[in-house]
Amino acid sequence: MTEAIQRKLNDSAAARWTALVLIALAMFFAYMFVDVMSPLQSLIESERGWDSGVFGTYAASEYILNVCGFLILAGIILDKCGIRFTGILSTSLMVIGASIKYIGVSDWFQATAMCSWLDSWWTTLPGSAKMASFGFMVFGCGCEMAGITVSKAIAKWFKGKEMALAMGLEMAIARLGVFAVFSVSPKIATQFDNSVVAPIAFCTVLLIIGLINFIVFSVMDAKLDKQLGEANSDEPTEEFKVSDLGRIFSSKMFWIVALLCVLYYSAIFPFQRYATNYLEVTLHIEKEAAADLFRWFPILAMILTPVLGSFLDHKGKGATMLMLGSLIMIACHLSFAFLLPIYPNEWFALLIIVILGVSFSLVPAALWPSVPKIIDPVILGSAYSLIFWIQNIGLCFVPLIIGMTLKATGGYLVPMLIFASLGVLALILSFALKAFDKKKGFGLEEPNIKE
Ligand SMILES: C[C@H](NC(=O)[C@@H](N)CCCCN)C(=O)O
Repeated sequence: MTEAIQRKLNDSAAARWTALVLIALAMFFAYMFVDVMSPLQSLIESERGWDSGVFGTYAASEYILNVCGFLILAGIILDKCGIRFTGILSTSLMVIGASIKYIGVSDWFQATAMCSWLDSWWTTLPGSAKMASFGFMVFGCGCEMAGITVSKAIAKWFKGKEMALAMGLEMAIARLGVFAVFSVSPKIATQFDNSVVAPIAFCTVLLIIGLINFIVFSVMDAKLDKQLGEANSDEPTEEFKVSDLGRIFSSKMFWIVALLCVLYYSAIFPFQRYATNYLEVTLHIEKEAAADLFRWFPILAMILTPVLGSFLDHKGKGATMLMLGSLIMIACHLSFAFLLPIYPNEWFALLIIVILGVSFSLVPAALWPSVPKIIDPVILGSAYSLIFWIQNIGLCFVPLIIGMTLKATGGYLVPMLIFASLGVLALILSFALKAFDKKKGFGLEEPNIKE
């Protein structure tokens, strides 16, 4: 009888997996929107006059407000106002940002006085690009804010349950979003008379569905909170205070995880941006063939991340997975630097890409579920936001450094060595993490589910 009264919504597997599907779909749509223009670079150049420099400025705009401090604010909002408020706010920001971007590239906007005014200053950046970049900045705030909210929501709903599997599945669904948008965006553009506006409109509608998903999830979460209150749960009742941020910054473990995160992801996402061109020039193939080769990278990560998440739930070994993932990444980037130019074979390239995909499953699958083990739940949102913030600094600047190096050296050897060096530093940090965990007993090597 007592057991029946205390059974909470997240004790039901159907309810907690439904909650996961709702929020993971919102992130799937978000990741689709992030890359909706990536396969349309040549089209936007001919339609709106964006050269590669303009395209680069537009791409960086996603991270600018976050790096300037929005992400820190986002974490404070999350810990102070909760998952439901922050989730709805962030998905709304994504819809608003996407709508601004849609207006910026639309045919209607090009003929307005506002567009002419935007065209009249910083003339290398067309008015359409200024408006689209502004929209992408707002969207970027919502997207990263939603990312930290989803991590905190999963930690809450899956605590003591399949938490790493759930985080792994959420990331897998996001990776599928990247694959999906690379597949559908050029097709939609072609269907609608070679228009860049149609794919953006399509993905904006998907973001509205994502917002609705979050509202439905919020209804479920409110019910769970009511039960947690009634069941006298072990959830913290203590209020979050801004001064708690000091607790995060003074945690050695936090710094190791955050630095490992920025170093590792800076050798992955920026590499992803240059990979097609690298394969083109190294293998002497067309860009379609190069993109076809590289698209297996997120797909393999998509398949393996939840499998490794489940392994982590049942067997543990999180710190070891981080070490292995960093080691594999170093080997792959060194192979891209030295071996592939000597043996320029498509199958060999595919093998390295697939192995790098294994690394891109091991590290995310182990990294994000480790955070709730080292940080108090009251400040978990802020901790995720500060990790994302430090990561965003790397994601914003590393592509610029790689671009400058490419221009200066005229080849990919030094850029690949930079990526490999980031991996070496990540590996050193993963050793430090394992040693520190052994000393302090955070349980990073322990399974989440005690069988
Ligand atoms: C969960 C993790 N997401 C991130 O690290 C985001 N901060 C970066 C998203 C990049 C796309 N704008 C991941 O995807 O592994």
